[in-house]
Amino acid sequence: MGRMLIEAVQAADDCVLSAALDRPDSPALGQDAAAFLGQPAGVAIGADVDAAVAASDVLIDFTRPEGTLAHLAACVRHGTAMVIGTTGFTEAQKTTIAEAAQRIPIVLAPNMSVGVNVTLKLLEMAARALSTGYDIEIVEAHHRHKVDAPSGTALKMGEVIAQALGRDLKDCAVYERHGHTGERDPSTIGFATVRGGDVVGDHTVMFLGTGERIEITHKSSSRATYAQGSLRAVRFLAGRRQGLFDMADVLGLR
Ligand SMILES: NC(=O)C1=CN([C@@H]2O[C@H](COP(=O)(O)OP(=O)(O)OC[C@H]3O[C@@H](n4cnc5c(N)ncnc54)[C@H](OP(=O)(O)O)[C@@H]3O)[C@@H](O)[C@H]2O)C=CC1
Ligand SMILES: O=C(O)C1=N[C@H](C(=O)O)C[C@H](O)C1
Repeated sequence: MGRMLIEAVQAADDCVLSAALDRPDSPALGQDAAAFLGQPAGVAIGADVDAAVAASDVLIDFTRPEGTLAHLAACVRHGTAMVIGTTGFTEAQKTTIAEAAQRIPIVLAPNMSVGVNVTLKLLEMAARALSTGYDIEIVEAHHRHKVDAPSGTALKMGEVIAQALGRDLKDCAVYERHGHTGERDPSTIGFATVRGGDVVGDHTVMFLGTGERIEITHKSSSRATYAQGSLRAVRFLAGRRQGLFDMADVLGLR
């Protein structure tokens, strides 16, 4: 995602690449951040988080939860806004982000694409209309390099559906089935994960009734949509002083 974001920033006429961060042990340190585009940005990839954050209005973070939290602390120190696309946070880490949002403005979303965020609205409507007699299963597929499961998007879909049904996902999610599972509990929301190849990101929610089933699917075919969504989030944050937002706020889908 780092490369997709740099490419999107370089192509945008209202954004400037002010810094690019990688791990302190990265072999990329010192290289021009846009060298891979064949058009240098004049910004070297670095590992000095405080210097990068101090030089920026917004930090876009697509790393790992522990990286995000280190970046978050620096953003709070410098009053820099954040767009967080990283997934796989624990509840405690989400609370830390929410607390930081009392001091800086943050857009936190497991999926920055317009299509997924519209799909979340469709799921809310479907869940309400199909609240009885339909079993709900969420299936997601991603590339072989993805490290968290289920995807942040699948979990968000589960949360939106559970909320529409007056349930708490923590109480009704089923993440594994193996061996003698017994019959399906109708109050549960099941998750299944596929990992392999270069799948950008597929999510299907099934509402399985008697004599019919409804499937709502979103398929990403390019990671550029996530980068473009991230820039929309950056523009949304301009002029805001604090608050925790998601892509529904950015896209006006509330
Ligand atoms: N919200 C959205 O729309 C999307 C979210 N994502 C999420 O974004 C995250 C990143 O995905 P992706 O770009 O594919 O992953 P990559 O592994 O390709 O990139 C992550 C980058 O973060 C670096 N990194 C890892 N840990 C740390 C750390 N502790 N501090 C600083 N940097 C760190 C990695 O360095 P190194 O390689 O050295 O480990 C790597 O350069 C994932 O959580 C993914 O689920 C992805 C796509 C869309
Ligand atoms: O790691 C990815 O690739 C993706 N991660 C996000 C997620 O966990 O939902 C968003 C998208 O599906 C791609």
